[in-house]
Amino acid sequence: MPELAVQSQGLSKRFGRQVAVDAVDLAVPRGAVYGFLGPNGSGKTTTIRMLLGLVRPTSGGHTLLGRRMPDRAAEVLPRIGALVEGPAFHPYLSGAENLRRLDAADRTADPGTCTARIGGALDRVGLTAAAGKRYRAYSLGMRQRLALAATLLVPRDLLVLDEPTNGLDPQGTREVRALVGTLAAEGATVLLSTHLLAEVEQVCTDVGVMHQGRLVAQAPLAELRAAATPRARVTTDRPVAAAQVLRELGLTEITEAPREVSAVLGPVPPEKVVAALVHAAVPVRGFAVDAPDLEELFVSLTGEGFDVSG
Ligand SMILES: Nc1ncnc2c1ncn2[C@@H]1O[C@H](COP(=O)(O)OP(=O)(O)OP(=O)(O)O)[C@@H](O)[C@H]1O
Repeated sequence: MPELAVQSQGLSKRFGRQVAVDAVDLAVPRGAVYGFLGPNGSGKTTTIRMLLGLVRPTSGGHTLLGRRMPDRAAEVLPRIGALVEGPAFHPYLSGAENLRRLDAADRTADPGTCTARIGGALDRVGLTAAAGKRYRAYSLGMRQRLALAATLLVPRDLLVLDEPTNGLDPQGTREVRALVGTLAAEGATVLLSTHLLAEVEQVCTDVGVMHQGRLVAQAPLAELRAAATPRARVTTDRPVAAAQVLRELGLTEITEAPREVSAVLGPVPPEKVVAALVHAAVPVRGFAVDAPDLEELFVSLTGEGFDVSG
């Protein structure tokens, strides 16, 4: 198995003059839950459509599960479950009947186990009770769950989910996020696009941030969290003495200004810093801990905010 479940090089898409996706180099590690984060219109859907071979790139290329696309599409696509703008469900058939139709169209699926697999997929997305209801009577959230169930009819090595919690109520959102975690624990790699930072923080191990068609950051979440580390900021008339105290306490990246000293706190508790400053007779006029969270970090990368709700 390759180390990267998804890898692209210079993947680009133009629509006329507009560059929707601009030289994106994705690297989704095998086993990751990769949050593909970006505001609406930043190019996530177009990238995902190119990855799945639904749209032809203007330039660049990519592999899925180590196989070059689109040349090896027939071989690799059956191992991939994709949720991209819901599949065409029949309004007058029930959820279960719709899944039966989709499954029958999948040449790689075993008809002998169809009923059990459909039951299992409906159960995983919490649609068992509504399995016999007509699709047209489904709420938006139920439709989204059914689309998700359709990706789970056979085991997949890679799931590509475009905004999987869109249209779900808070309970449904929690369930889908938990399901993503379970699927990953079972060994699948998950690439999920979202405009919700909270979604990334809750379920993802890795993140790629899109901004105006470009991938402006890509890293394990833990690495980004470490970069967003809290700094202590001391306002004082004696910055040199204050800096000395911070140094002795083991704070790092100390910067001195005429009336202010700041440093990365690391594991040192803020109250210990204050006590040490007082003990060293440094006049402290102000003390603050600035903790840039992921949102601030991403805003600094993209210049715009994310919807942090959900
Ligand atoms: N078929 C198309 N023809 C012309 N322009 C398009 C087409 N598809 C996408 N675009 C444009 O490309 C840009 C990126 O769109 P895309 O849908 O990939 O963004 P997104 O990040 O997925 O946003 P959203 O969450 O709104 O889907 C947008 O400016 C969009 O208007």
